[in-house]
Amino acid sequence: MNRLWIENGTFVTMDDNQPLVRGHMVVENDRITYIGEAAPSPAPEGAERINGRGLVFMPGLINTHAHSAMSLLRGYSDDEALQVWLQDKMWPMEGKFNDDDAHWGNALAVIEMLKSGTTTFVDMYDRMPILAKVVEQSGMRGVLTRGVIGLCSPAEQTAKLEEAKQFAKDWNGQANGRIRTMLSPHAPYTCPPDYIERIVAAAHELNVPLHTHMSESAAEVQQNVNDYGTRPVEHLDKLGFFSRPSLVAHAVHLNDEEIALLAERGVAISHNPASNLKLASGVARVPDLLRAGVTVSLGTDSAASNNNLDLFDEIRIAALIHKGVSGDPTAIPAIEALRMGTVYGARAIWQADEIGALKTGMKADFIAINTEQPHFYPQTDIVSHLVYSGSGRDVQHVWVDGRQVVKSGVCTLLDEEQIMAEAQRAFEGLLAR
Ligand SMILES: CSC[C@H]1O[C@@H](n2cnc3c(O)ncnc32)[C@H](O)[C@@H]1O
Ligand SMILES: [Zn+2]
Repeated sequence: MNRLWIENGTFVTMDDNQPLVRGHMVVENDRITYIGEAAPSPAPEGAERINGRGLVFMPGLINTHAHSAMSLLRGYSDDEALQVWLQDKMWPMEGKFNDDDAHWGNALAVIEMLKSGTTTFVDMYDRMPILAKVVEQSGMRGVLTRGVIGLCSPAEQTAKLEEAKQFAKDWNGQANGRIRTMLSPHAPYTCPPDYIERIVAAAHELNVPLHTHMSESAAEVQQNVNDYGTRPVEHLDKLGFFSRPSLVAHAVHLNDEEIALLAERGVAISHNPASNLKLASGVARVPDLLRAGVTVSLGTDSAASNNNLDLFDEIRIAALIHKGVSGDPTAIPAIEALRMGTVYGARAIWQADEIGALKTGMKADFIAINTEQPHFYPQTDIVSHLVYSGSGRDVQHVWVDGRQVVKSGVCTLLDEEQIMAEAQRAFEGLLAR
């Protein structure tokens, strides 16, 4: 039995029953077995003891929309609108990717996420077994899905879907349960209706959730109306998409009826504010979605449209931007933004009983923030400081499933220097190809 005893720490638990604990936490193997103000009694025998003074502990962050391999394309195309960025810049470069590129791009993303406090992420891309192996090695938790684009021949569509199904079957529950899988049509504008129906049927057959990009730009909504006579939400609903547990990325352009329908269907939304701002897509109606009872979590999208994978940035932008657009300073309070990065993230991937909060019985996925720094003084409201002053650079230690994966800012299971050097080499190779 592996035991860990954190003494004299400050714990922002995200558990409404005891939101702030100044005291102790005990982890046994992969689970939290005690959290409270008093020292655990009896003292956990043989435990590794960590002095928590000067550290704030909180649940690991949950990034609900990413494309890890695209970290290789960070800074390759900035200041473009979504469709130009995607069709003229990303797709031609992605067409040149080989397995080696995907491996180093994925590894680069994984170390960036871990070091900035993300312990679980959702990823949609191709060559997914390569990412799954990196996740397995890194100790991280992931919900992985081979995204499919249906703008190709029927034979190619079938081949992609078969590959996506095989991946979903092979990897669900792997890495000691840290990996889960989904199926995902890339978007309604890249997948013909009959293809989406086949993917929905496959999700029923395999009993896995669905993920997609939806209503990201105004142009996309208009194109959907032109092509199919309906807006994307109704379109996907008619195709049966929301009959499965679904997580939808973006959902920037929604009307009141669509918000009501998403709430009724229990659809979760991954809000990706930095990517939406950078691609000039707009600002999602997050306060209205939350009021309607929709689960809203946070995603970075890729480093090619963000341009980092620091979920603290998304938390802060989410807290700020909705005040700005609504004129209401209470639109997204700090604690609500923090929930979006933790408990709501866990809900969005159907794992709220396991991760997203520090609570007895839950998985030991947590991070330690070094608060002995000028931007955390004076030490008053810690939630305010985490949201408005903090960043991923303040993360000192990270544990997933009870295992320490970042120690004093350094990944314990992956070689950061090698990954950065190989990512540089891979990018230069892509340019030369
Ligand atoms: C089918 S693999 C994933 C596919 O998604 C593309 N992508 C990355 N970011 C976005 C975005 O914000 N909207 C739409 N599509 C996006 C990526 O380039 C891959 O081709
Ligand atoms: Zn995306």
